[in-house]
Amino acid sequence: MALNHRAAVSLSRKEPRGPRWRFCPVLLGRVIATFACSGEKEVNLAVQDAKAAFKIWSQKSGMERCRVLLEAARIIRERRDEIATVETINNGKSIFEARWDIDTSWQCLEYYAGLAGSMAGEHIQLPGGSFGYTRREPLGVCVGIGAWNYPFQIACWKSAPALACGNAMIFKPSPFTPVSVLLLAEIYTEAGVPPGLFNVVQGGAATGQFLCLHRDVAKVSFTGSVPTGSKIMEMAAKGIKPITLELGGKSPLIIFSDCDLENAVKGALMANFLTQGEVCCNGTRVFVQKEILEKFTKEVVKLTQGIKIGDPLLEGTRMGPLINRPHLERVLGFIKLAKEQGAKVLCGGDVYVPEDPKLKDGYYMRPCVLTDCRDDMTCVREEIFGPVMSILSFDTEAEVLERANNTTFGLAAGVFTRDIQRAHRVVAGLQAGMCFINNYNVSPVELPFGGYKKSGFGRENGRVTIEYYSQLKTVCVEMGDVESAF
Ligand SMILES: NC(=O)C1=CN([C@@H]2O[C@H](COP(=O)(O)OP(=O)(O)OC[C@H]3O[C@@H](n4cnc5c(N)ncnc54)[C@H](O)[C@@H]3O)[C@@H](O)[C@H]2O)C=CC1
Repeated sequence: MALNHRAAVSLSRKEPRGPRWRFCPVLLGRVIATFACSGEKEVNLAVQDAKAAFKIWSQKSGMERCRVLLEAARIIRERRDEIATVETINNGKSIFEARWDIDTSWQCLEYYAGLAGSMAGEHIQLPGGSFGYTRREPLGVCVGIGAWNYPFQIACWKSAPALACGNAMIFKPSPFTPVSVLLLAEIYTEAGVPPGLFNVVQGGAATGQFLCLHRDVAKVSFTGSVPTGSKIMEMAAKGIKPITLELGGKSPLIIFSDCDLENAVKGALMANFLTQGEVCCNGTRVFVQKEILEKFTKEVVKLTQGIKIGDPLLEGTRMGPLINRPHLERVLGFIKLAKEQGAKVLCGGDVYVPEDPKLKDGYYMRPCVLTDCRDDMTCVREEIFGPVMSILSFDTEAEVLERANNTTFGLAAGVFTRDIQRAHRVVAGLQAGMCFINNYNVSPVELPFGGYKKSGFGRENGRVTIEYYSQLKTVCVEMGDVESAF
């Protein structure tokens, strides 16, 4: 694998012909790595190893697990720049942003390391000196299935709580970004997890299905699209397995006229253009109160036009190429349709050809701001998963709340206002799992993250996620004689 190329990684997309099809991340036509796809046999082996490792790991105390996770976090911190470089080549996002991803990754490991030692049940006094107690126990072999937009971070956000609770995890990255998670496996091993406790299998839908349907898999945590999430749910239903679903979104960002305009403009860019707009919780429906629509739009366009696109490994770059050509064409298709439906392109929305001849075949586009949007337009209703912001105007709080909630998704939402009462009133009314007041797309690992409605269920990060990777055993202890009915 050559890691020193300076451009995007994508995949030569061949349909799998059997469990041994090979997939190759391609760097502007040059293959940087090939992986054999894991079939049923490899999945069985991974589960077998994970079960053996689980026996050892689950017997360790929380403090022992804490020490291993802290060591893994330390190694990630130490190798931050190297991992970020691999992630940039893996996904195409700028190195500047990839470093943020690596930071929220080791922070996640540190956070759950901190919780591992304090996981405990409770003691409940019963009549006559009898009592009960609860034990918080791991589930067993968990499966993580990831999307391609945050490959390393997703693997950490799933494995850290899983391992902290005493589980094993088999992780399957997206076949578009198979590389960086291997570094995580290497790091966990170096930090001292038993062999097989965190294992990576490579492949697409077929491999994912083998994992989900495996009888010895206790839980599946999935990040990806709604249609795949629905299939995962069906498969999990067959085995009565608990699942966590982190799915797509079409989130609203509401800008009231009393906001701090400079922050609101910065917030709108953060809400739309990180990772080339390929972010599930992006606030792509930007509702702006009429009084400031013109001023806000002018500032947004100015900043958007200033975003430096190009070689994602260069320090100054803030936007790299999209994940692959079919996705680029899909995003451009949304913009074409938006124009046909009456939206106006204020900037971008077209293919960008960098000056550097090495990058000329990259999947670059200019970030796009659309105005004159209506709620019924496709660009306002469907997840585009690209750098496309749709601006809509509104008059009143009641009106915007109703329009913001008029979607089948419910992942995130944001509000910019200086009115503290309005801010809390509006977020209380928003049907979204992750709400931001006066900021957008920050991800402190202490806060639970996850969706309402079709954006999924279960949570990642925060204390609550312990409940999604453990189960409660109740023990009832009789201190007297059995009072029998017979
Ligand atoms: N809520 C969240 O935290 C996030 C959600 N997403 C969502 O993910 C989507 C984009 O990611 P994609 O990788 O294109 O999604 P996808 O649903 O196509 O694939 C996601 C993963 O599922 C696997 N997969 C596909 N079919 C499967 C099947 N039948 N059984 C088991 N596994 C299967 C894929 O190989 C990949 O690893 C967007 O809709 C985005 O909103 C992305 C990142 C974060």
